Amino acid sequence: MLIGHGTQNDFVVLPDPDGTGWPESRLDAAMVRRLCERRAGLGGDGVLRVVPSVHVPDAPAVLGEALGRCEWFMDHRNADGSTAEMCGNGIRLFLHVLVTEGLVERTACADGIWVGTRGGPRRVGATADGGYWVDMGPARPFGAGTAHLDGASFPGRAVSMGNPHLAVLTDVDVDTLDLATAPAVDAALFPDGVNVEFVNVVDPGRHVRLRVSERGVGETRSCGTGACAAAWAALEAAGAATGTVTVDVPGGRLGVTVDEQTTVLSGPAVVVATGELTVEWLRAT
Ligand SMILES: N[C@@H](CCC[C@H](N)C(=O)O)C(=O)O
Repeated sequence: MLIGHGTQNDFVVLPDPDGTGWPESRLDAAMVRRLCERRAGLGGDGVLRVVPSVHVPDAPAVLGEALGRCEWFMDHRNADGSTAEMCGNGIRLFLHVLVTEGLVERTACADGIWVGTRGGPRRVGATADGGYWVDMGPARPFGAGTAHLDGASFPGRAVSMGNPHLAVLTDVDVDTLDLATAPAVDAALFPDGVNVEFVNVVDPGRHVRLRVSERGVGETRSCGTGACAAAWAALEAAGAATGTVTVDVPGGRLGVTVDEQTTVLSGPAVVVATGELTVEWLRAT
């Protein structure tokens, strides 16, 4: 077991290289919630199981013909035990753990390796400065929505990065918002829930800062898919379809490059600790 983070979006990471350590019967929603609990558990915004795709029952359906090229699968769970299609910070940490655990050579990652996710295959690689990049695929806008928070309404753009986002560009200083409660949104537009980013533009089309309320978690210090959705919305607002946007989050800084085909997210990944769960904790309910 490891604890790690990407720009302070933190995860309990469970290496399961032969697919027998953490079967669904053991890693059910209740166990995920216990692991992510910050006082009686390890604490985290989610869990990442590092497992070969061949051991994941969902993998053939979500990867299709890409199953053969995705040796590893990022089995992501939110802190409330729900699954998500994609996690931009998590997948960088996922590759970092594959490297630090000796499961993949860092030198083999320069051009990226394919990793399976519930949102489909993603290519993720190492950068020369010790960080990681991931090809997130294109942002897919699907309408306009509104976030309601503390009696105020914030219009935004609904954007899919594999998972759903509402990217709200606002002149209200994001540091003044109370995100202790998730913003209310239109359930018809977001039937599976949504991650909501509140975004201040620092330099149009080039630099933003954001805070995020994540589906299945609450406010987090960073969201990689959210950074991509925010960058796309910031570029659109600046009248640009492509460009590179610096995204400052409470937990650090991410880079997002949008071109005609895709979106590339880059940023750090850190392993904080490795260890073992005690039998006493595992047996308790
Ligand atoms: N923090 C993640 C996104 C995790 C999933 C999200 N909460 C959802 O349910 O869609 C990221 O870095 O992208």
